[in-house]
Amino acid sequence: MLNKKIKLIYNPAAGDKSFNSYLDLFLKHFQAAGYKVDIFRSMEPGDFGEALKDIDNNFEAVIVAGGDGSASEMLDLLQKKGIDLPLGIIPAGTANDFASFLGMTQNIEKSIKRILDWNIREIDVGKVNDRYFLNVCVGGIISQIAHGTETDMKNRLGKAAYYLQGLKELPNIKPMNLKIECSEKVIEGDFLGFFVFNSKDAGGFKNIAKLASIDDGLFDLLAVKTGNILKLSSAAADLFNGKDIKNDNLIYLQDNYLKITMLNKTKEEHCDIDGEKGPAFPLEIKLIPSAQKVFTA
Ligand SMILES: Nc1ncnc2c1ncn2[C@@H]1O[C@H](COP(=O)(O)OP(=O)(O)OP(=O)(O)O)[C@@H](O)[C@H]1O
Repeated sequence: MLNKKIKLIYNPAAGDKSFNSYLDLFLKHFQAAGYKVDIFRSMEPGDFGEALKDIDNNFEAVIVAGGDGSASEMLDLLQKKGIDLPLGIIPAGTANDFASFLGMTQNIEKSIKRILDWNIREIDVGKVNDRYFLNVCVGGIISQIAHGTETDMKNRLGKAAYYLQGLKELPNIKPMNLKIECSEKVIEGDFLGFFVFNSKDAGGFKNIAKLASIDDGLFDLLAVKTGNILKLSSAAADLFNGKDIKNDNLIYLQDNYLKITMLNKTKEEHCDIDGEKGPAFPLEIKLIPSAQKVFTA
């Protein structure tokens, strides 16, 4: 008898748009394990909330099939609605940073089976202004690259799309004059951009934030000051290759609270969270410890 219930929410537009072809496989494995699957297909961006309207005590988990944007949107909704259910992420997007960080694989069937192993872990989540995030909050050149990359190009070229867009954006880099307030100090200066990590990975790269841990109660801030572009690009190469970085223009610190104000703002500037457009500056970024249960490998 199917006496346990789970909710599956899928984004048909994520990644190569192929998750719909795995629905039968998903039902096969979950039903065999005794779960009734309640399925919601998102019809347009922003309608995931509709899927959670009938969540009651009979549900044991919420599983989202999509990329980092979909996972992040689900997390935001679960937190805001106070739904204390474990979140499973089937990596059906382009970068899938967070799902891979949790040990899911691009092989959808393996990921389904990994969720059914029911390993659940409590993780920290970030909140920037009124929006929760899972993985990373970024500003500056990095978010210009993410926003400037067209969805179609992302879907066709995957990670390569970001590099191509990055090259296109280089001549347009406009430094940001930032005030970064954390628990113990205030830093002011001209920056190209910053990352506030909750986990270690971003943009398809592994281990950028070496010291970051998803349950240490701390963010890892990596901020890039303006400086000699050659030195910075060699530091960036080291960073993306997972090596240690030694460069006066890079700031790395850990904290559970950050306020980032853009002092030279001429128009509304937004950050980027988990690969999608996030709130506008100034940003108040708080860490909420052990706030979300997630499925891990
Ligand atoms: N039915 C839909 N049609 C079009 N877009 C949708 C639909 N449902 C959700 N979306 C939007 O799709 C966008 C991209 O989704 P998502 O981030 O999950 O995939 P991705 O960009 O391919 O992967 P990643 O973020 O891992 O690189 C999100 O902004 C989301 O709001």
